[in-house]
Amino acid sequence: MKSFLFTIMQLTSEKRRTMSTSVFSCFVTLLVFGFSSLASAKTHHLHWEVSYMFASPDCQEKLVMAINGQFPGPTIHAKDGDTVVVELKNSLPTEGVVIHWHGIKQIGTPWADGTALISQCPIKPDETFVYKFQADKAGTYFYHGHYGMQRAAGLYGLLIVDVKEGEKEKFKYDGEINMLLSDWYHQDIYTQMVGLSSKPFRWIGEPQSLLINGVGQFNCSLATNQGINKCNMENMQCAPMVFRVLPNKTYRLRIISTTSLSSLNLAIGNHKMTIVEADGNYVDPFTVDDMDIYSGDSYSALITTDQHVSSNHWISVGVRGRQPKTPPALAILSYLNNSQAQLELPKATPPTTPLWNDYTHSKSFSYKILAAKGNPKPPKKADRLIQLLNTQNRIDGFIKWSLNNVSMVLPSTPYLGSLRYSLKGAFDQKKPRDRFGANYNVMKPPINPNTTTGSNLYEIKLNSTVDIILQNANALAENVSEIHPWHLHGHDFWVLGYGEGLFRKKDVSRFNVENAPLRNTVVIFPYGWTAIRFVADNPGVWAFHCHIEPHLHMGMGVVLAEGIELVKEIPKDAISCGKTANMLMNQHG
Ligand SMILES: O=C1O[C@H]([C@@H](O)CO)C(O)=C1O
Repeated sequence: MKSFLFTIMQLTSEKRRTMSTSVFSCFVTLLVFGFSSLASAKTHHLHWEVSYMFASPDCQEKLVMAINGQFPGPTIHAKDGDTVVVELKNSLPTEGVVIHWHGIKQIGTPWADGTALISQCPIKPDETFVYKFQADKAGTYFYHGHYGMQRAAGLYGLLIVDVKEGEKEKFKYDGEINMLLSDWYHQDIYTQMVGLSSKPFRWIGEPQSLLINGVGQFNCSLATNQGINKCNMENMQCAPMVFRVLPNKTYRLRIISTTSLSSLNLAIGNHKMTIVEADGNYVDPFTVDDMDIYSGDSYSALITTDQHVSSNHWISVGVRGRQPKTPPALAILSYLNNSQAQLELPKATPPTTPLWNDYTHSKSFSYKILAAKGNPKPPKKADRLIQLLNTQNRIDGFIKWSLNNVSMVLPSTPYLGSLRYSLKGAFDQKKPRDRFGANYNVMKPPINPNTTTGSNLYEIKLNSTVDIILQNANALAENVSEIHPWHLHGHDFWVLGYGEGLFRKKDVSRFNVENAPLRNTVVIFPYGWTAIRFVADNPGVWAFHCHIEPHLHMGMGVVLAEGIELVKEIPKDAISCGKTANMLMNQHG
């Protein structure tokens, strides 16, 4: 019975993928050659339409934000140096939309970063905005909505950048497998957003399911290997993903997390993983049995298919850092020698995620991530040190997250326009602080939890080197301090180190300036700090924020502006709203 079920399930998931591919090719693939100055670089011209559709990613039907009728959205494949042009039509009935290209630096195109009210105006329903940017470095990236909590509604997909034509990767592999991980709520994002900004506060809780490439199994306990009969097999849309491999080969797994809340851990039964890339940067390879993935992270891991030629293995993904109420997501790694028609469930029990609060395990994984030999090293010293204390606070009884006691709110005019054209009335001018009170006890809830809102807009000197210490602390409740993965737009940064408790000046001497890894997302552990360094060499306005969707919505972010006077020719479409719209009208009136 089981093998029969899996025959159907597998056929269906194959069909699903084939259908997506054909939709993808219909809508998407128009390659234009010779656009760029680089002889071999190409321009990929894509036509996308964002709309809501009904789908059942985890067997329960819900509205899902889709691109060209696909969830997750189409995968973009480009080569290092190629130009990507996405003509994005907003077909949502009544709301704006933007898409952020996570990990792409947008050098010279800061208006294409896709952050609503920072780099551009939300695209209005029925309107089209053209994103045009260069895939600036080979690596594993993704894209996602960056307005309200639209990412959590399903607006995401992969962006894979290969090395230039004729160039070789640093490591050898025979095939690639992409795993886009996400978490899934049955409540819609509007109810979530209103709840988060209500009094009393309504927390979104834990997700109902975890998804692998947009597929999960709600309430079916496949993970325990006993509950298969509980699974709703009638809805074939949610059959587990089967990844087919050949024996005795090396595969590059590209693993990306776009979760709304959950931190994850991934393991594959009987297969070790050698991590070779993090966020588009090569790392000194290291081998693990399981790996942590925080929201906003991307990795490449090599696996060798050295097990029995006709074996099947569970891939399991579980929750870290929060008491899990979400069952693990499961997929199957199936060796191709298996008969296509009769796919048995793996006999072994799925690998179990380490205990959710085993932070020693998580830290040991993060600490192993170091730069590959030959990677650029950080400048030896920084010109400025910004310490950002992450606290949970209250404003008139509403719950917020703050940095140095200010919770971020975005203006109605995107900063890129208001700063470029010096429209000072367009946003709150209060300058945020580089430090917080010296006596703050990070181990205890805030003594005075009251806070204010503000722009949290940091003006950074162009080409200066900046250190940021992300300082974690106790949340509002006693003995609670959570994981926060922070993501920086427009730059990679070096991770100089992690520490426990309060960061102190003397900790600077512990910074790793020899083989600090370059990344665009990094975690702060409970009650700890993380130090990063970057060079502010990319004129534009860049968000830096916790990648947990509800936390950003509750104000957990800052904005960095650098070299704004050097930003040339912002497309009018990007800033035709708020005070910049008035300015543009007056120019032509
Ligand atoms: O931001 C959050 O709010 C809740 C809780 O702290 C208050 O209900 C939670 O778990 C978060 O991560």
